[in-house]
Amino acid sequence: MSAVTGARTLRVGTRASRLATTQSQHVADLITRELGEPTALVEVTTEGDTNRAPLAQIGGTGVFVGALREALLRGDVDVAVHSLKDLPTAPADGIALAAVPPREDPRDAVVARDGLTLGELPAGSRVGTGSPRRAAQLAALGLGLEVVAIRGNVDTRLRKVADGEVDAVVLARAGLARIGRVDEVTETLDPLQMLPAPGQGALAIECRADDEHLRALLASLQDRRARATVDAERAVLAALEAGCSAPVGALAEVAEGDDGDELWIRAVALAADGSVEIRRSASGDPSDAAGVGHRLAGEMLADGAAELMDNQ
Ligand SMILES: NCc1[nH]cc(CCC(=O)O)c1CC(=O)O
Repeated sequence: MSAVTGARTLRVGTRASRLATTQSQHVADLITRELGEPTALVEVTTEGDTNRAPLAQIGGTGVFVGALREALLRGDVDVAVHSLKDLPTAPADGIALAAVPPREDPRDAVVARDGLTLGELPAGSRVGTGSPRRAAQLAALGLGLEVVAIRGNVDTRLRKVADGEVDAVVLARAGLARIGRVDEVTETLDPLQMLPAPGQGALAIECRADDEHLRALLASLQDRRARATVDAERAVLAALEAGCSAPVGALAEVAEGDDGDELWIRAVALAADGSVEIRRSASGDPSDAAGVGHRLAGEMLADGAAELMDNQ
């Protein structure tokens, strides 16, 4: 039981990487500060951490999520923290998305040798990414860059630039900020050039669906606008029936208007080589965020988005 009903330390499950433990500690601190509950981090090893095969072969980024959810369902931990963009769009049995806290900068960032921007890198430069979405958008820029497939945690990927294995890498700015390395960013990419992954920069706080007391408690950590943006972005992904590693980017914002808040969303689906893209935007009521995303995806499908992605 929690401190409200009796003293219990809330066990917060986390992956062991530096990014994951930093994010999880951030949420644990929020729980303690905002809700007055004592917390402790519990590390859970996932297949994505131990198996170096390409993610697509071992089940996509969902492999990072599955082990944490199993630990929740077994009762080994009470709360699980994920990068929201790593969550599969399908709901998981017995698991509740209790809250989305305030979101970090969702944009992608470049870390290049010698402080260069993408446009300053000479044609033929090697740019590392493991993401089909980033690879396709890099190709679509038409800069003649060579995309090199890389994997590994954020520190590993940055080391490949320092070692000269690649000239640059593209990463989530939020991840760099969270581990204290955002000063190494040489360019933050405008979403006009590189639309981020749905949910990028946001965290997901999950608990067991039947843990109603805890659900109600955690709900107060939610940032309503952040939740609306990620709901809209993930609805696009779900409606396109695209997985988390599909070449799909989406970014929503909630703008304050005279008649209340308005939600804006833009999205892109690309051929793997960036040679064709379908780009659309829409707006609507933030209380209908998923509906706005769903309708946007419908227009993209009418434009041929499914055929584009079938050709992967
Ligand atoms: N795919 C791995 C992953 N999952 C979440 C982040 C960064 C943090 C975030 O996007 O919220 C990263 C690293 C990256 O894409 O550079």
